[in-house]
Amino acid sequence: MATTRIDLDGRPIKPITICMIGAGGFIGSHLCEKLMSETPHKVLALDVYNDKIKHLLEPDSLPWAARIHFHRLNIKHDSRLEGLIKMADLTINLAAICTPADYNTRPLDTIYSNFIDALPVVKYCSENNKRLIHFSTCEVYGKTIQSFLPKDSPLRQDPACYVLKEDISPCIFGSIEKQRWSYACAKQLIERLIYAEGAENGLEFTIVRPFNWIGPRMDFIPGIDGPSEGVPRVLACFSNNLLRREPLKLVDGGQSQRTFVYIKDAIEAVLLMIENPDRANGHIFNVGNPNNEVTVRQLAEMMTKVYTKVSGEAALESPTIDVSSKEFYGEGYDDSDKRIPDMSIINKQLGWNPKTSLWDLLESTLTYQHRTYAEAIKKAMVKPTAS
Ligand SMILES: NC(=O)c1ccc[n+]([C@@H]2O[C@H](COP(=O)([O-])OP(=O)(O)OC[C@H]3O[C@@H](n4cnc5c(N)ncnc54)[C@H](O)[C@@H]3O)[C@@H](O)[C@H]2O)c1
Ligand SMILES: O=c1ccn([C@@H]2O[C@H](COP(=O)(O)OP(=O)(O)O[C@H]3OC[C@@H](O)[C@H](O)[C@H]3O)[C@@H](O)[C@H]2O)c(=O)[nH]1
Repeated sequence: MATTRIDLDGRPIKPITICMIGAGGFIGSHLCEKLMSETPHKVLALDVYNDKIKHLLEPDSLPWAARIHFHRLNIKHDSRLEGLIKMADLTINLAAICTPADYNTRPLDTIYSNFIDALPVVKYCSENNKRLIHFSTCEVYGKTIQSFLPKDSPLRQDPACYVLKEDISPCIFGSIEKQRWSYACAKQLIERLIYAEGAENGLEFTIVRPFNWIGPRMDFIPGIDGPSEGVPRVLACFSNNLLRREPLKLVDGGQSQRTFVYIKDAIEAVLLMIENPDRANGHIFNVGNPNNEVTVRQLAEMMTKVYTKVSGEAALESPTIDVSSKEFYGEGYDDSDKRIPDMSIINKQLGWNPKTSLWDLLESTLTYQHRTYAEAIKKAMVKPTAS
């Protein structure tokens, strides 16, 4: 790194050490990649797995080998955690159970993972005066006000009823029986705790609310690099269906809306937070792409078209199939109806804007999925009949 990096206020950026918890996951792997290839910062990478960052850890001859160290540990029960936080200037906490299929079927694990297990991290940062960037979620907004309005209400057109704004929008969850909201509720409470640590004890914090970040290495392909009965997030579910030439399953008609942002755009935002503490501390940031909104049905249609382009295989005659949420996720599932992030706070503080269109991000992601999994899936699919 020959040239000195400059922050948004024109000051040179000092190299720091980052304790990254959950570094082996989807977001962690991209963040480690960025930090190693473009910055002089050091990373203490903590996770139970390291498959997604193996390419950054081996061989020893990699140019950044001395700047990244992997520590295999479970933060639920490992006395090394406080020492590692103390060794670093900044802690980034990404560790969580964050797949919707778990929220209503493993609500205890979900609540423990997203609230209880994060408590010591917040406490150690606060007690040792260490800065914390904590990953929350857009799910803390829950459902929109719009979803409760009568179909013919003119208020439905008012952005205040559906655009989600960090300092104004309420958090609207379903009833307790709708265990889907166990995740969002645990994330909301840890956000409140971090905010209170800031207010009462001076903790320097930034809270990130990702809005459906997607790209290569997200989750797993069932039966290939994850459990065959597992249900990952929608990008991996639909990729799996396309790779296996099965119809894409639309839960409750695929009417829910999402905005998707390319992981590489989103990582730029996180790097700005890391390197501009004066502008990021004390803030909660939406990080998403309001221009990439689709219904899940439209996402399925677009992924089908893109996959035909990148694989050269014609689409199925009936590319999608409807399934009920009860059948797909089980009892207690519920959904966010619509998620458009307001971008004014991140724009003002960090000058960040997403760049990549949904078509382009799907094209690069599905090219990766095809290259990585097509052969393995073909082999796995012929096995049962061959034996
Ligand atoms: N990807 C998104 O669009 C998105 C959206 C909203 C919120 N988030 C949040 O961002 C964070 C990272 O998400 P991701 O998409 O990279 O998920 P991920 O599941 O790929 O990564 C999480 C990582 O944390 C690790 N982990 C979990 N519990 C741990 C423990 N007890 N000890 C050590 N490691 C542990 C996992 O092994 C995994 O590698 C999560 O907090 C999630 O809630 C992500
Ligand atoms: O095969 C599928 C999978 C999913 N879906 C639907 O696609 C939509 C998106 O589902 P995802 O699995 O990506 O998850 P969600 O967007 O609901 O939640 C996610 O959002 C933010 C993060 O906190 C978490 O990563 C996760 O909770 C949902 O409406 C879901 O019902 C399908 O229609 N078919």
